Order: sequence, then C-alpha cells, then structure tokens
Amino acid sequence: MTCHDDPSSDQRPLLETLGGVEDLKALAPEELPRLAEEIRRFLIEAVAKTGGHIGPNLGVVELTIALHRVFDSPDDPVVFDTGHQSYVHKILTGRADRFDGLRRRGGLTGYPSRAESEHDFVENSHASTSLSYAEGLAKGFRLQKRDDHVVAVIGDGALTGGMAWEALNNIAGRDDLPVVIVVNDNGRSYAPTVGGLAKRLTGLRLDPSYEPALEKIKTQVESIPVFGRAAYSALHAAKTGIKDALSPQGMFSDLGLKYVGPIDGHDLDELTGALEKAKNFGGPVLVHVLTEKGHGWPPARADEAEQMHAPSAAFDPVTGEPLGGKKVRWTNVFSEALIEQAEENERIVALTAAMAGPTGIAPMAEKMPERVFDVGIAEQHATTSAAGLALAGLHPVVAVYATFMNRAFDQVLLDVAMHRLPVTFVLDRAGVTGPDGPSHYGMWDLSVFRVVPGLRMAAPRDAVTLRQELAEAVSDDSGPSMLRFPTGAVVEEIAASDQRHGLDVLHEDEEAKILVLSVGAMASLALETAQRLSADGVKSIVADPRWVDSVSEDAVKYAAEFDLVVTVEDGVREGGYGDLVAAAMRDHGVSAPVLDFGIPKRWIDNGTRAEIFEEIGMTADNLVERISEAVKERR
Ligand SMILES: Cc1ncc(C[n+]2csc(CCOP(=O)(O)OP(=O)(O)O)c2C)c(N)n1
Ligand SMILES: CC(=O)[C@@H](O)[C@H](O)COP(=O)(O)O
Ligand SMILES: [Mg+2]
Repeated sequence: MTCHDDPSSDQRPLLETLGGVEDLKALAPEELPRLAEEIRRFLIEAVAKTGGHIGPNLGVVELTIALHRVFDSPDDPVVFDTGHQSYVHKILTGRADRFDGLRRRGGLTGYPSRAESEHDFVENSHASTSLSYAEGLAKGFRLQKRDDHVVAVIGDGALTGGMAWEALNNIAGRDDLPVVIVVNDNGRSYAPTVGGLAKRLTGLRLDPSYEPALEKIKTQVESIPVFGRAAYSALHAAKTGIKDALSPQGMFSDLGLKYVGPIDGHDLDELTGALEKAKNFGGPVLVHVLTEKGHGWPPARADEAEQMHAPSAAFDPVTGEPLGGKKVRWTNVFSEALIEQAEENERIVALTAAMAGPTGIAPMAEKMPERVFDVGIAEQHATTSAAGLALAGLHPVVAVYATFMNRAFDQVLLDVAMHRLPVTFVLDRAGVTGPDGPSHYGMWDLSVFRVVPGLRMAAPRDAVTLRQELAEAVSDDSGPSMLRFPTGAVVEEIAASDQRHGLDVLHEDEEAKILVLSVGAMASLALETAQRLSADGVKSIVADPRWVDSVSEDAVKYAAEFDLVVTVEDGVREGGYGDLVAAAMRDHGVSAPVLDFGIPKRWIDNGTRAEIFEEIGMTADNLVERISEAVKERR
C-alpha cells in the first residue's frame, strides 16, 4: 500500500498505485482530481486502440470514483445499466492492465463480467434492467438480514425504458429497501434523450435559478483563504438540502422516492457528499447526477450526433477521427433505400428506439422530420405505437437491432400480427455481431419470429436484394414483414443465374445432387463452399430463398430431386430455417436428409465475427468437410 498522506511524496501516476478499491479509499481527497485526469487520459489512449464506448465512460469518471469511495463493493453491489459505461469501474477494481484487450476475444469485455471480477454483477448489455436487478438484490438482502446497500447506475436514456418504471414502482413501494438509484443524466442516449421524462430532467438540469447561483457561491466561498474549501463543503450539504426544497422534484418524490439532486457529476466533493447522504438515508433514494458524455475530451464533446458514444473501431487519440477506411455498410444501403421508398410512398413513416444514427434512420429524419419518431429506449412501445400508426392508415418501418427486437416479441405477435397490420421491422446487426458479446448477437430472430402467424421474413444477401426486399415489404399492406441483415460491409450484388421454385439460383453444377439453401448474407460462405466442393467433384446447386418464414410446396418438391439438402443461416440452429426446411420436407414425405448449419444454442464469448464463425464451424473448411462426409455416407 502506497503512503498517501503526503500526495507530493509519490510522483508515480496514482493509477499505477491502485490495485483495487481499498487503495482508492486510501487516497486523500486532494489526490482525486489528479486520479480523474489520469483515468481520462488512460481511457482515451486505450479505447482509441480498440474502439469502444469512450463517450459514456469519460462522463462517469468522477461518479465512479465517488461510488467506490463511498460504497463497499462487492458487499454493496454496484449495478451498471446497459453496462457500456463500466470501464472506469473496471479500472478502479484492478483491471487497468487488461485494457489492451478491450472487447477482444480473451480480453476484457466491454461490459461487466462475473468471470472477470467479484465486483461485476450484470452482464446483459440491454438497457433498462438495472433497477429490477437492484430491487431483487435489495429484497434478497432484506430477507437475509444483510445490511448492505445496492447501487444502480442508470442513464437518462435507459430511464426511458418501461422496465425501469416497473422497477421504480416496486422500489418506491417499500421504504425499507436499501437501494441507491444513481440517475446518470447527460441528456443523451446516442442523440439527445427524448420524451416528457427527458424534458423534466432537462428542466432540473438547466434550472436557471440554480446553476449561476451555485457557481457564484463556489467561486466566492472557495476564494476565502484557508477556510474556503471547508466553508464550501459545509455549504455543499446546506445547498443540496436547499436544492431539494427549491427545485420541484415532484416526478420522483410523488412516487414516494427520496430525491437528492441535481448534483454536479464532475464535482467529487459534491458527489461524495450526496452519495454519503444517500447511503445513510436508510431506504430507497434517487440521486440525480448531472454529467457530460465525453467530458474532458473536446473531440467527443464536439461530436454533435453521438458525442462518441460507441466508435466501434480504432480512432485517433488526438482528433477522435476514425482510423481505417470507410466501407459501404448494410445500414447505409437500408438508409438510402428507405428514403427512396418514403419519397415514393407518403404513407411510410419510421420509428427508432433511441438509435436513429446506428440504424440508419437519421437521414430520413433530416429530410422528413415529421415522419420519423424516436420513442426512446422503448422497443415494446415502438412496436405497438407502430401498430397504432398502421391503424391510422400508415405503413410504419421500425428499425432496431435484431437483439433488441427480442424484448418486443409479444407486441409483434399480438399487437401487430394478430391484427394483420402492415408494419415492417428492419433488424440490423442480425446474426453474430462480435465485440459486444452474446447479449448483442442478433441470433434469435429467425427462430423466435418465424412462429408469428402472417409475419413475412426476408433475409437479403446483398445490397441489391436489400433494396428489392424492402420495396416488397413496404408495398405489402396485407400484414407485417421483417427484414434482417448483419453488421458490417455489404456486397453490392451476388447475382442470381436463374430463378426457380421461388429460389434465386446462385451457383449450379451440372447433375448436381446437393441443394444448398443459404439464408441472407450466408450466400458468400455457401458459394465458397460450393466452389470448393465442385473442385472435389461434389456437385451442388446454391440457392437463396429470399423470404425465410416458410417453404413452399413447390420448393419442397424441388428439394426431393436431390440426395442431400444443406441449409446455412446466421441464426441459432434450434428452430431456425434449417428446422423449417426439414419439417416442410417431412410434411411432404421427402426423405432426403437435411444438413443444417447454424449458430449453436450456447453463450458464445465475444470476438470478431470471423473469430466466432471459426469457433462455431461456420467456415468453408468445415462445411466442405461435413458435406463431403455426408456424401460419402450415402454412397
Ligand atoms: C434495449 C436496448 N435498446 C437499445 C440499446 C442500445 N444502446 C446502448 S447504450 C444506449 C444509450 C444509453 O443512454 P443512457 O442510458 O442515457 O446512457 P449513457 O450512454 O448516456 O451513459 C443505447 C440506446 C440497448 N443497449 N438496449
Ligand atoms: C451499448 C449498445 O448497445 C450499443 O452502443 C452497441 O454497443 C452498439 O453496437 P454497434 O457498434 O454494432 O453499433
Ligand atoms: Mg444518457
């Protein structure tokens, strides 16, 4: 343990002296601003190499320092909502030396990880869950007569998710729960947070009667020689108390929640005072902390669109500019195609759950602001609001990441499909994504949504089919439709040589005895496999079904002409397209075996998309080997 009595005694970077939270608690208060500065510099240098959530984490440096000095993690669990802002927490809990592998296979994950540390609790990267975890933990502590606290750090964006309010209702219903809710209010999700809640929070943040008054007091009092700081910290307590009285906190206190704030989330003294107060309150309390996303780093602050929320690749540590070339991504093609469709059809409107930029909706919002709706991080509401828009005679397009669509299954099934409403869902990041880990893989949609009666599902294989299938979807008003495509760069065209039995033929050997059905972007892998098989004298046809929610009788009869049917999909194998084809063939008495390649039903650690495909055998080497074996067995 390094002596911290006299900060000047040890000029080593403080960060290097921190082995864990105990070392942090041993630091003198006057050393903390230097530590915060070191952490900021460390974050920028480290995340610039790997990509990651630099903006959100620069915003919680002081907050996380204060949290770990006031509370006793892990006895007092600190639960981070969404978890993308937990890098500082990882640094302070002894993992600074592992950031060179951030978000990389075998390295530090970009979210809390129980395998990494006893200080980590929630690994799910989906927003708005933290308060429910905290409420459950606190009830468990009460039952076990534990007198520890539970701290939940939830962003203003995550607070727009309905589940957070379900939890708040329960937390506020019991005044004995030792829950400290820290609302990390930076006014942003990616873009500025939307809705009445956001307006209310902004009102509190921008309360003119408070900010300048505070600034004046701070400057005048702190300038008093010798006693200035002591006098100011004494005023702090009084000010926070006065704040409670002055600023109308109806929104939370009406719920029965004790409200503390708003607190300057970059003022360590103020934060510490407020968190100490919350810790000693003895019941559920909400601390409203005002922070800036990207705080302390001009390139992040200057990024109007997203304040460098989540640069997925390396960037220049000085300018923040992305390194590496720009490629045309699936999202870009969708973004342009949506505008083309919307310009031709004024009934088309678009909805996003706080991700207009990442899902490609933003350009349409620029051009047609009255026809684009950002509902906050609220996919369930987005879905049923779209049902309402459809009932009003419009054709809504709901753009979400495939993994986040999971939570709106009931709304898709009953609020949209049972009413046969013309809503088109566009699922970006479908299949294996990579660095964000298993809760971000869009691997369940093909299995989960294909059981929805009347929902048509398309999986485009390239930019051309994305445009075509989006046009087909938004012009079909007979019921709902869903398109899904992966993250990353897109191939402009994988041309079909023929169309037969509702299939696009992409590759055809003469006298082929194997039919390979590839779903969406898996066409490239299927073609590489077929070419390798062909060279070995194993003849096949590769075909793309385009619409993957059903298999026509015509297509099944065609499959009966082959000795072996192979399916390849970027989705969980259980209940996927391969199962659908096998069932359709059984139903029609077609006996050819089906060899189905999909993502195994297990939690797969993060990595690049290629690393994960290698791990699960979604490679031409493995497909060639497995198909060749199957052919040999049939001889
Ligand atoms: C259910 C769900 N929808 C969308 C996302 C994508 N997402 C990740 S972070 C984020 C913004 C979070 O905003 P906030 O909670 O305010 O945290 P901040 O980044 O501002 O600290 C979003 C929309 C998600 N993780 N989960
Ligand atoms: C935390 C979160 O859910 C998003 O920020 C996500 O990390 C973005 O993923 P992409 O990098 O694929 O857009
Ligand atoms: Mg926010």
